[in-house]
Amino acid sequence: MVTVLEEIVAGVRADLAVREAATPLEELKEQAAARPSAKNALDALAKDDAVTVIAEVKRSSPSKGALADIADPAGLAADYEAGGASAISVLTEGRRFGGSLADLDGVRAAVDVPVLRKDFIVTPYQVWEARAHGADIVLLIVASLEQTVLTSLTERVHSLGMTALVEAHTAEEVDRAVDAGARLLGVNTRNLHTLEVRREVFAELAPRIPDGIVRVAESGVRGPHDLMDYARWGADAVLVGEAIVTQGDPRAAVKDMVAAGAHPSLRAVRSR
Ligand SMILES: O=P(O)(O)OC[C@@H](O)[C@@H](O)c1c[nH]c2ccccc12
Repeated sequence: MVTVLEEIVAGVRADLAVREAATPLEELKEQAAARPSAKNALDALAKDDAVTVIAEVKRSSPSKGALADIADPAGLAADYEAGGASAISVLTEGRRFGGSLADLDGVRAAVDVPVLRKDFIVTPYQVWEARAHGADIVLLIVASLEQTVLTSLTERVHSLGMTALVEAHTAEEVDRAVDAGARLLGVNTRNLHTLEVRREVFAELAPRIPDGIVRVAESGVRGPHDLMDYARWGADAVLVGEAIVTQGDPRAAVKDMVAAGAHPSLRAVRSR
């Protein structure tokens, strides 16, 4: 049976072939070299006294369809930054998530915090592309990559000065992410097959992540309460999409989450 992930990756590969034909890798490398160096994502996301927020620019998703009509992704990202987000995630996948590299360009120009390229990365070309468009963090999804490819893509991301956010869904995938050299490890609590969120997956898997690796809880944060659950279970950062793009006032929504992440009651229960 073809999974949702496989179906998305097939579309990503088809779109990638078009871009590869238009822009040779050598040209991308020149564009990447002309960029200021990538920002340090680990410093931005791992705070001793707070759980940080990665706020996502997300128009639609395979599970929910259209979420928000985002005409000005750069303005939205500036609002997220003003609300206190420590990093901005930008979906660049077009077919299912409605994103684009133009969104990444706009956001990069609008904010100072690290920017994550959120896509289905399967080749080094896309990693160069991320850097050429100013990304500081690149998502790598363990479930869609063979181990040797995962390891070499993680090394490629790090060698370009960026940080890989290596995403796992299961215990086995957490171990593979660690083996691949992840320094920033995301547990996505959305099941890839059913697309349903079960937040407790983070509580189950976080203890497997060795100390020193920054832990990100991804998906299913409906508000400050869910962020605090993830924090108690050991998250250093949370990644939030739907709950903030569907808010009338995204800056205020981010601000509430950031405040929850800095809540004094969390200090006693967080280990780092
Ligand atoms: O909208 P939510 O439930 O806050 O989830 C955000 C984020 O976790 C989700 O967009 C995501 C996590 N991993 C991904 C991989 C590809 C595309 C999207 C994602």
